[in-house]
Amino acid sequence: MQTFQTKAFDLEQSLQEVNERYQQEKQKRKILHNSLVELRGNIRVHCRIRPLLPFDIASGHTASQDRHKKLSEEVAHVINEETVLVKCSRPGHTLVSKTFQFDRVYSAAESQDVVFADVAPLLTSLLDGYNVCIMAYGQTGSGKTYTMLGPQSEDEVTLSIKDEPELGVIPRATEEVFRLISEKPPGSHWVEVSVVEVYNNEIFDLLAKDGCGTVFGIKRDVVTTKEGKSDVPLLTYETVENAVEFLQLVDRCLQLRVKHPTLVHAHSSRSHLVVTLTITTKAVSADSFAPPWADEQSSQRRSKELFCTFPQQMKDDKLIFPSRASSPVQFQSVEKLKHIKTKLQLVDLAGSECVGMSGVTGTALRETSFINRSLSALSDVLGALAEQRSHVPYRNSKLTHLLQDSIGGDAKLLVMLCVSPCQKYLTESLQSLGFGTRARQVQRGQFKKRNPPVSSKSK
Ligand SMILES: Nc1ncnc2c1ncn2[C@@H]1O[C@H](COP(=O)(O)OP(=O)(O)OP(=O)(O)O)[C@@H](O)[C@H]1O
Repeated sequence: MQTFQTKAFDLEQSLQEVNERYQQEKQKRKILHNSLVELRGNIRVHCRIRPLLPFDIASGHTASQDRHKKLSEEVAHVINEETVLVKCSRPGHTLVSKTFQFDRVYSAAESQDVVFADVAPLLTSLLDGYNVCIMAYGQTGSGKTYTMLGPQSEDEVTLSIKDEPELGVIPRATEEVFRLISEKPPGSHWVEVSVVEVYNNEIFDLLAKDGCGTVFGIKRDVVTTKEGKSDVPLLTYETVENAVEFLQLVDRCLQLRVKHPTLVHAHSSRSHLVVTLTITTKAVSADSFAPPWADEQSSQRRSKELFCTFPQQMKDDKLIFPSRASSPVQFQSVEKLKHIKTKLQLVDLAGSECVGMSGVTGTALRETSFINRSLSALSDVLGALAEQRSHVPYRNSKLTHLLQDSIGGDAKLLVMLCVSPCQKYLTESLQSLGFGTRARQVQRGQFKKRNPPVSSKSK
């Protein structure tokens, strides 16, 4: 008995050691994988399987009990932190299991906290001088808005800091950005926000106001600048000084976002939402060279708005330089000040949709057609990038044209794939997983870092 007990004890100890070693190796592997992603300029893809929800089970048609049960069976399963397994059973076909690998896979039980924990390091990169884009992709009702914003109430769209455990990536990311900024010297960073929706292949500026200060979506266009970057002339930017101000602003815009009930999802978003935070870092330069990306959007800012909203230190700068409208290059060459801009783009795409299932007609059908076309344009762009084709068809859709710099440029791009777990949406889920797999194949070269601010030693 004693011999067995000693053996059991030894075995337990060695198991514990193996476990510890496994965790260490896993951590090392993760670090190496991240370095490889950085070197290749890969698009990171995380996949989130949402829980089975009452509307997955509720009957939308007169299917028999058995068929109904089958349709709401879970077919997408999380195997481990990097693997999804989908059991594909189609009438008349044998059961086939397909596996998909991603940089991170979340099961239905994993909280908004866990999802955000993997996003947070990208925000440190943002303040280190990299552009970052986080984009939710998936079928209608698969959890994109939940992941990006948080749960939406039945009759109104509200974002509140009070719902903290349920908050999605957008409010959490903003809080984190402001937390990181608070560790920097006061007045050295400031944040401007723009919010647009792409609806029926048109871009709407959701922060634009009329003469009476009422907010409404004004149509804007997207153009390619001389430097080959995409730009939206006359887009409204508002300066925000904390996460609460930001949430109020985005809340206002969400009221304007087009929604439409479908058979699949009662609160289906009918547009792609793009929230952009532009972080300007003030830094003293050793030389008077102004990089092309510095202040590239300055001309679009209304000088009055800038003077009213900038931190005191910036207003003092204005006193040194009589004209805020003078070109940024002039401005910088005299004082040797550099303004480094980095962009955080947060995108909640509209969901791909099978018309037969969503049962849409009329206006909603037209919307679906635009949504599906723009998502297919996005897929074509990724295909062209993955195959390193000389021509990438960004301009085939306003969505891809708008996001051109994030998708094909030097931004760190994270695609958050959202997947419904049940049999009913098998085709759409396979399509989304295929999209994610394709995105992972894109290699864009090493990410470009904007010049580090002099104040970075205070990090
Ligand atoms: N991980 C999750 N945990 C709990 N509920 C979730 C989760 N993901 C999604 N849901 C719920 O599922 C429903 C659909 O989610 P959501 O609105 O995010 O879908 P969507 O992909 O944005 O759809 P659409 O493209 O049609 O706008 C919502 O009621 C949401 O609260």
